[in-house]
Amino acid sequence: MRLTVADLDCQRSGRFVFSGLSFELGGGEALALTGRNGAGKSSLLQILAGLLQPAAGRIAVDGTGDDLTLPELAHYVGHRDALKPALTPLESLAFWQAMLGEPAMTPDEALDRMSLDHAADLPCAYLSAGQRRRLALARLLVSRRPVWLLDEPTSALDAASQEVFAGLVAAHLASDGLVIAATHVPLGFEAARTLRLGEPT
Ligand SMILES: Nc1ncnc2c1ncn2[C@@H]1O[C@H](COP(=O)(O)OP(=O)(O)OP(=O)(O)O)[C@@H](O)[C@H]1O
Repeated sequence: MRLTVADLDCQRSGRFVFSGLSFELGGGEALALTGRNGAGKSSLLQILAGLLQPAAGRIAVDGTGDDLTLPELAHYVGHRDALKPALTPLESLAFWQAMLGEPAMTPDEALDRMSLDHAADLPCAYLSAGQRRRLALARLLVSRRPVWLLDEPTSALDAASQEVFAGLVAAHLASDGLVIAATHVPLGFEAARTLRLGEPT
């Protein structure tokens, strides 16, 4: 699998955030997106996830053996955790699995993996910031998607959870997955490349 991004321009409110952005990434590789606040890391992830239209440029995925688009091949975990306060973690993961398809772990297994089994039936409104983030990341485990687009994935995670997360990423890369993660801090896994936004590429 190969992701090619060529000459991508991003405009927000009529202002160029970045232009002429190009990179390639293969299966089994991770790309860390860095750069100052407002450089466009979240905007790039949203473009790749199909949530934001680029002003120009080309995004292509080859070698997947089907006609799925990048948004259909990707998990997107943004800044916000996208949890409904009244649903429980178990209900949330069951919803995501039904919506995203390609079932992998069961919701119970994913909660266990993220050490959230004790909170499985608690409304999400009661979860701590780190627990919410762990639940958002558990979404990666319930549906099999080869591309992970992650916006500051380790924010609010304690040291033990960061280690668990690094293990998940390592396993995903080992199975030929691809990870693009925006971050201001070391991610705890080896990124093949770093793309620093806000500077000439
Ligand atoms: N919905 C929006 N409408 C208009 N402009 C926006 C919108 N969202 C973001 N922007 C602008 O786009 C630019 C890039 O923002 P973005 O969130 O992509 O940066 P970032 O690199 O992720 O920043 P941070 O490190 O603070 O998370 C900023 O100038 C921001 O103000």
